[in-house]
Amino acid sequence: MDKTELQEIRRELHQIPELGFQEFKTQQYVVKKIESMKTDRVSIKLWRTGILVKIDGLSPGKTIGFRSDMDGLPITEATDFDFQSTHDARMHACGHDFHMTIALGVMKQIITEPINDDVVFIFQPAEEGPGGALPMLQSDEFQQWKPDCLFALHIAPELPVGTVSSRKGLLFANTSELFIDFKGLGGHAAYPHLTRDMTVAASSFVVQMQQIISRSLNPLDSAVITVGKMESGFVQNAIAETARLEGTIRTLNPETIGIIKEKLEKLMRGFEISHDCRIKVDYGANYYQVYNQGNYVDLFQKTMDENDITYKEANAAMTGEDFGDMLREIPGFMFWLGVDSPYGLHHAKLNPNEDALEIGVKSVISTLKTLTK
Ligand SMILES: CC(=O)N[C@@H](CCC[C@H](N)C(=O)O)C(=O)O
Repeated sequence: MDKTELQEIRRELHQIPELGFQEFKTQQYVVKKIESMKTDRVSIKLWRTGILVKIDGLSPGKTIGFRSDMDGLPITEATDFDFQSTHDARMHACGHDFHMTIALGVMKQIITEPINDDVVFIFQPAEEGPGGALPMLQSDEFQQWKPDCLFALHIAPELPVGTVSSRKGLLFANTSELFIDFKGLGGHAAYPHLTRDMTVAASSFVVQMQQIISRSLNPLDSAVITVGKMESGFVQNAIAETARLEGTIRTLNPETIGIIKEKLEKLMRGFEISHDCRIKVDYGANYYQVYNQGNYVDLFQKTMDENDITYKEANAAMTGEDFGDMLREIPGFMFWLGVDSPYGLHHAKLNPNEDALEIGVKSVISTLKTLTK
């Protein structure tokens, strides 16, 4: 697939971002592309809004998996692209349009020039939430074509085009979503003493929560609590009866998530007393860390060197990825692909350089060829 075709696919996908498990148009689009290159070596299965594609190898000894995620984010795009999202308040702000395009580009080449082993392409829904990797992994469809090893990539806005990056061991953090609902008593803005103001309670909770990181954890055990969304009240002159915080917890150590949750719940009980309110927490989706197997990273680095793609050693990051749940059961690794965007992941102006599409295809194909030897 040449650069123009890759660019066209990426732009078409960019225009139809959908949230987790709602990737209906995306699934239809990707299936149509696969159908257009299908031969009798290719089999397709659908799982919910995801897709599995198996390409028969020439003399298969094993199955190699390559996974790409499919969903977008509830973000209103603020780029000036002429191929902007056509869906209100939805954006491919995490590069999954790139990931799917690269998978299709690799697939086209593997169909025309099969490798020895079977290859399974996994188009996985709901990476941003509520998590598609684990239920997909557990599905009959996946288990029937379960790969012996697998890998995936993620775009990296801060890395130059032509560069890839990974590391042995921990690459991405453990995550837990965080939804906290406050219920007090609303009333007139002029009579705070007759109310229980949940804007004040929730604001104070956001600030206090940060002290769990600085005072309850070992300083050498890094963690993050971020509140990305806060809602309360209806109008400027009424006190809010309810408030809601939506956020996420990130830790480098799987056990630390439990410590944070325990402390959070103690803090909640204290706030219930001091603010005379009820507080409920829901932890939503939890992803296990992405832990790369060292031997695969060694092979990947060697393959990149042989293919004139610059390999850089990565640091562990506080980003999460439900691919960690797949790697927990199947050996493999994940790597970052440099796309040189002035704006980062989850930014409304994310602008990955499309020259990275060809590098992505080359890095995946050369890795498949190494793994099949
Ligand atoms: C690569 C990336 O950005 N992944 C997401 C995964 C989100 C998981 C979940 N919704 C959460 O926020 O905990 C990320 O935000 O790191």
